[in-house]
Amino acid sequence: MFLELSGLKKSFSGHEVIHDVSLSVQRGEIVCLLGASGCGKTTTLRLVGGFLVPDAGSVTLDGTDVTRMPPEVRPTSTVFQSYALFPHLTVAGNVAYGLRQAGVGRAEAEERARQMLDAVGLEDQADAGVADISGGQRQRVALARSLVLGPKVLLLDEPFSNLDANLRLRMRREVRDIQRRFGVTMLFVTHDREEAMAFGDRIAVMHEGRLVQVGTPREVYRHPADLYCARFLGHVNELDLPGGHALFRAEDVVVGREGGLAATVEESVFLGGTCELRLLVDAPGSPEILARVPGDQQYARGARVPLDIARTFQIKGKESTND
Ligand SMILES: Nc1ncnc2c1ncn2[C@@H]1O[C@H](COP(=O)(O)OP(=O)(O)OP(=O)(O)O)[C@@H](O)[C@H]1O
Repeated sequence: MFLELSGLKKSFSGHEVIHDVSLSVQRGEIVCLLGASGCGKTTTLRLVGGFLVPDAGSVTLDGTDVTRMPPEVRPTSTVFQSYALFPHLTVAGNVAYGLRQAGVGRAEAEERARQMLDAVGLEDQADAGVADISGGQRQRVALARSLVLGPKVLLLDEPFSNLDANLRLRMRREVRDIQRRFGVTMLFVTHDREEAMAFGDRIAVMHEGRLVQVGTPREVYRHPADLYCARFLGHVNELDLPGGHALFRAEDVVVGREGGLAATVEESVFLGGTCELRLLVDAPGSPEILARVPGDQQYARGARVPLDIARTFQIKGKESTND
């Protein structure tokens, strides 16, 4: 495997925060480390980038054990959440900086910096100060600065978290394009499930210092390893049906289709393309479920609706039906 994390452990002040993390990443693949705040994503990324040394385990990259190799000589490059650009340098100066540090001559460093700025669509901003460009442009400078070094693995720590929603979407697309063009392998940290699903070839779900599931976005969404993963990836409805206890997603509820169930609409939230309905099901205890229906399907509060459950999913140790 191109990048191999094997049995990584890390403690701070005697408290272990990374417990036996192993992960294999293929060349050219994007793997998203997804998990709640404090679960150990950044620490894992820092172990791969060489900013931390593990207490146990190893990191192997393209056949070389890099576990104890310092970050500046490791064939990885990190894009930090803060971008960490040099405010006193121009855009091109920021991109050329790492090359100069690596011993590349001034003229060649400038040339390569300009080519990379071209690749990320910033050729017109090469001579601007980094304080004079937008957040999205700064993000691209940070990427260009990392990519120009030709890393074998690019490590990204919540790189879009300082951008507004529209820009996040655009940057996601742009970074995926850049990734395809350069074929660079990426390990991407995020706590945003949609971002992980949109961006990752595979998602590694992390919980309290452990990897609980690694799979394609579809696998982790439709076949979660446990209830934690299921809930982290999206809403989970639970209902006791005649066949047993069923787990299903909001979009699995077909509102208005006869399926042996009925409910009362408690709340309807219009979200544009879709509408989220909070429903009280006619069953012992009046369980509440969430349904996601097309946005043009309108229901008043208190409306009575028939329901069908199109599909359910199973989790180890939990009984389910119909899947
Ligand atoms: N240098 C450090 N010294 C002591 N504890 C640390 C250090 N770095 C991280 N931790 C602790 O390790 C745990 C994991 O932190 P980490 O930053 O890896 O989580 P995270 O999943 O990246 O969270 P976030 O999304 O909030 O950045 C947390 O409990 C954190 O407080």
